[in-house]
Amino acid sequence: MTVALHPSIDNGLKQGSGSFAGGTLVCKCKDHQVKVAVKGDVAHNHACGCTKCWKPQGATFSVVAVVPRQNVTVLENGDKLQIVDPSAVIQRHACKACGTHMYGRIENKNHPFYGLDFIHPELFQEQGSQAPQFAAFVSSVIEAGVKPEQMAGIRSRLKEIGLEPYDCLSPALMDAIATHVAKAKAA
Ligand SMILES: N[C@@H](CCC(=O)N[C@@H](CS)C(=O)NCC(=O)O)C(=O)O
Ligand SMILES: [Zn+2]
Ligand SMILES: [Zn+2]
Repeated sequence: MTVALHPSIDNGLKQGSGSFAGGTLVCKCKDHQVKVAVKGDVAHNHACGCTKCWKPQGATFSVVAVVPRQNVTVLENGDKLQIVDPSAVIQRHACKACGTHMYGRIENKNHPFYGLDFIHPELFQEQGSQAPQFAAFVSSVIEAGVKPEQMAGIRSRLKEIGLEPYDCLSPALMDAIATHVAKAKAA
């Protein structure tokens, strides 16, 4: 049986249009849905295996990307949003009714990713946003109950669909974090 990763990638990656102009993220409620507008395309879209990122029912991985925080606007039913864990680096604003994470925001101005919000592109009403580029925090799926002996199959399925698996972030993002830390130390 094929390993189930996430419904939006289990049948292969759907490439982005390359000209996605943005769209509206909609929560899973039947009515009074939370709606969030995002301007422009997402960046660094990836599958994340960590326990903190929101996943749809039955998924092993989350699919999450970043956008500039100024491009994110709550359009409707913002009163249904609450921060999942105010002590986390990424403050995930979730719908109280259905649990869907609508956007995650970093408030620490010194954080390497300050200025970027984390969103789940599968919640876009519109098609065409950037496809996932890699898989992050892959080993962390064990913390959510995956058996260590399943990991070889999970990593090979990720590679098969074109997502290189990493146990933290991709080398490009790890380099960006280290560069930020090095500059902060030198200042
Ligand atoms: N092994 C941990 C990793 C958690 C983690 O570090 N997640 C990354 C990727 S989303 C992160 O940047 N977390 C910051 C946060 O959640 O605020 C878990 O699965 O809970
Ligand atoms: Zn909802
Ligand atoms: Zn995560």
